[in-house]
Amino acid sequence: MGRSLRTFAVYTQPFVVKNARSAATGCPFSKRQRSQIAPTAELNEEIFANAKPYSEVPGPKPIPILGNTWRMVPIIGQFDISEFAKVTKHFLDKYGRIVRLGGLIGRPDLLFVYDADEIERMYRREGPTPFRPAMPCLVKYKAEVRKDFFGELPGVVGVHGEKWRQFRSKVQRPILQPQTVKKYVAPIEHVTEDFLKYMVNARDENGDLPHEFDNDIHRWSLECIGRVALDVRLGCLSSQLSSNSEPQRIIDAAKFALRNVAVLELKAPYWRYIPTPLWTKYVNNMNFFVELCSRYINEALERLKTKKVTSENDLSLLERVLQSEGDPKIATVMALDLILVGIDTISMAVCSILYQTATRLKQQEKMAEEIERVLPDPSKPISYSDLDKLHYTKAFVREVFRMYSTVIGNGRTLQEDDVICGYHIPKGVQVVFPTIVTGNMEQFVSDPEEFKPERWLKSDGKLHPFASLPYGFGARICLGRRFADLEIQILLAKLLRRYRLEYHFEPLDYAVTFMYAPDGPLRLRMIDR
Ligand code: HEM
Repeated sequence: MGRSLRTFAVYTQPFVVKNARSAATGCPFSKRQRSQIAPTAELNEEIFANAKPYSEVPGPKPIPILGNTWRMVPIIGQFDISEFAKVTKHFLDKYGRIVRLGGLIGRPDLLFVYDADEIERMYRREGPTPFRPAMPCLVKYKAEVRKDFFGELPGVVGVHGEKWRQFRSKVQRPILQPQTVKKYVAPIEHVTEDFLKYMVNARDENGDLPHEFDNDIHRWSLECIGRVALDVRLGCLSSQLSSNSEPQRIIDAAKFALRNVAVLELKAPYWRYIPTPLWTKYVNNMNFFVELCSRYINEALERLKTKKVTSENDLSLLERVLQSEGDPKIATVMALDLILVGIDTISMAVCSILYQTATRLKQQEKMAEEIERVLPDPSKPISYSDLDKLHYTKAFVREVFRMYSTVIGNGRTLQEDDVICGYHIPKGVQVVFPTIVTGNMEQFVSDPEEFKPERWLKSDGKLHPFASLPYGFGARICLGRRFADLEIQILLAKLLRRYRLEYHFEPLDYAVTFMYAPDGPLRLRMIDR
């Protein structure tokens, strides 16, 4: 494999999973019990005939009337949303490699699958329109509350079937083409330079960054996404942002949208039937985003009318979409989707990556040496090919994602009956792939408790390609992943080229708000090298 990154594709240690026990089925990973079905094999009648019934899938038993929803309600329930990552691990320990959580009010059963072979098989067999059961509240907002605006082109997030496929096919090429992403190296570098200037000024006399540094990371990521999706510098990094300034309102709105999805979805979802105060706030919040994106896209359209364009290469991502589709609504909805999922995900990932960098000094020095080798002159602009050479730095990030998966899991709603881990699972069930657990299971990763970026550079040891997939897989894979990687790499390269990060406070636990990230003030110390 040489030095390039292996290409497939918590400082608490709660998710190291050794020889997970199966209460109901004996050792779940004995050779005999691992998936007998090849990843791309068609299921035949015999396989269905030999499968055990769905009712026998182990899992917590629903209690009459309340179902299993009570387990998700903070305080009275057994499981707190912020503990969701621990709950998924608990399910594996208690019930084994497949767990059914049924009886949830207002939603289909959840089926947790902790077997990377089975996960691979499901991903590889999914049809042209995979169904990711995400954000029913966003679905309701797009399909019902603002049907007037979204109509037949509602975007990709919270959209399924043919409408999803049509929209994705319109925007996927420009967004994922390396040629497009390359054009954003300099703009993201400029944003990041401004962020570093801000950090340098914000340090106290010890070099410690402010308590609310996670908010500052949100400002950086918003500035990046504004540059990519709206073609503007939003001004989020200016030193004095008042609480009602537009950039701060955008940051607050993005945080609100993502954080409350888990609450709206996992607690009893009364908002489906009556407009609860939280739901009304959610709708107003989304309206704010729609108005914001429409305004900036109209401005971009006006600029494009007078821009001299000789080739496609002169166009930004947004201008390419505006020009090729001829419909500003598509660009607006694309921008909205990118912003909705592209701020908190990357901000939380960066909080986690910087915290791990600051607490793992040996590995930090290896990254710094590599960055210095590739960028001997720190004042020279970074190029795309420089970033290509940061093998160890990329492997460090990959290892953070494996051990502390920012997105705790992915999922698919079954569109036809399937046989999973020997059980007949009916169509409509929501299958959860708990990446946060599977990436830390001994059955799939050698020495999972060791933080070892090198595992991504050498091919020795076990590393199941489907155990840790930070960006998902297949036709629905993360649309922003190339931009996310670019932003993270540029930030690490600029930061570690000049500064050392340290952390001198109580160790932080990880918790789930919507993403999985260090819980508490991220007081990093930033020392000149
Ligand atoms: C480190 C940061 C990020 C992580 C870990 C992440 C992870 C994910 C995952 C797991 C999915 C589901 C994929 C699947 O179903 O197979 C997803 C979807 C998506 N992501 Fe990301 N993401 C990140 C950053 C971003 C950014 C920065 C953007 C926007 C610029 C973005 C835009 C999207 C969109 C639009 C989708 C929906 C794709 C679809 O359903 O067709 N993501 N992401």
